[in-house]
Amino acid sequence: MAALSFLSLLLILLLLPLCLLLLLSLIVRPRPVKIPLKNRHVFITGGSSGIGLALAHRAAAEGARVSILARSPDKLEEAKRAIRLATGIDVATFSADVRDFDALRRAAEEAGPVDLLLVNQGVVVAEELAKQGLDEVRFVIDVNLIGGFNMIKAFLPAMKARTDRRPASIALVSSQAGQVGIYGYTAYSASKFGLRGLAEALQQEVIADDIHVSLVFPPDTDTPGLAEENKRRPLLTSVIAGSSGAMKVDEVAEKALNGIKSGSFIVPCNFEGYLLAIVTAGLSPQRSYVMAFVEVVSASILRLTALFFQWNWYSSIEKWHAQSKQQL
Ligand SMILES: NC(=O)C1=CN([C@@H]2O[C@H](COP(=O)(O)OP(=O)(O)OC[C@H]3O[C@@H](n4cnc5c(N)ncnc54)[C@H](OP(=O)(O)O)[C@@H]3O)[C@@H](O)[C@H]2O)C=CC1
Ligand SMILES: CCCCCCCCCCCCCCCC(=O)[C@@H](N)CO
Repeated sequence: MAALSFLSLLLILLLLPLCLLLLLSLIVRPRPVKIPLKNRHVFITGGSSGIGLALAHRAAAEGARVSILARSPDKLEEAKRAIRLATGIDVATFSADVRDFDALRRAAEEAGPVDLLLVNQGVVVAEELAKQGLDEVRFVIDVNLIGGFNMIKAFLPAMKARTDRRPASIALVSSQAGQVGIYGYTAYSASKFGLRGLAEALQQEVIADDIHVSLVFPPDTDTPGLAEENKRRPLLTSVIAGSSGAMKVDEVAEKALNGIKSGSFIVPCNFEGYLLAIVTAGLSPQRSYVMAFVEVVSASILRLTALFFQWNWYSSIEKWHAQSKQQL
């Protein structure tokens, strides 16, 4: 009798997760998709430096036709030369500011239809809002968020009308600071959270055109942009951002492109990124029933983990304030 009930308990314990997996495999939306890159047109903003440049290298090496856009013509030329040296492939360059919609429209016309639009440009000025000027807040939001709108508005019409009817993609490079607000990042986090709202809504609008949206969430990444940021970044910003391991730019580019090719809506880049993706899943679309299963099963334990992180961060903030009072 005892053996029988033990067996039936075991069966139920096995059956329940299997039923959940089966259910999730039936309901996850949008449906899974693959985005091929070979011989397709990949257009990367901020492609002359850091993550964008690494993405351009990798896309070219995978046999895509690559275009890069940024402001400085010199940096664009330098990037073009470096990619030619490494891969033998010539990328097309476009010098424009993402805040200038007319310039983007001209670039879109010249570039022709794009299969993967990678909105990667970004700026950050890390500082407490009380100290920061509104001009800097506007600058960060204009480049990171409105720049994203401008790019999509300029390139979407030709993407929708493309003759290559294979699945296409719009990928936005956010940041882990676009999943959780961080000290010193009021403007930056707002701009990157904003991209998520844009992406969730846009995915519903372009699914019928077989266009698939991805959001990439890197942690601190070793780039010229981060070196510049570090000159002024508040200590607390660095301490809290240090909760997630720093990454090399090539690793981020690899994770990002793999996530985009597999059609993932949320693309984490490291282990902490997976935890963040699960704990902030909310009402985001999810194509993978396996990830959906992990989200459903681990929701409460990860929420508890998140509360411990906040506890730790607020302890650092309190300690920092206590120390700076002592020094007065
Ligand atoms: N490095 C990091 O720690 C992390 C970065 N990210 C995000 O990844 C993206 C890339 O960052 P990273 O590689 O560090 O940045 P970099 O500063 O190294 O490069 C930024 C690129 O964007 C271009 N750019 C900047 N402003 C504009 C503009 N107004 N119009 C057009 N192009 C512009 C730059 O060229 P130019 O100046 O010539 O215009 C350059 O090509 C950003 O969105 C950033 O927020 C996310 C998480 C972590
Ligand atoms: C469930 C528990 C989750 C645990 C993980 C929490 C880790 C959060 C760390 C956030 C790091 C943000 C770095 C942003 C860097 C950036 O965007 C700038 N450097 C841009 O230049």
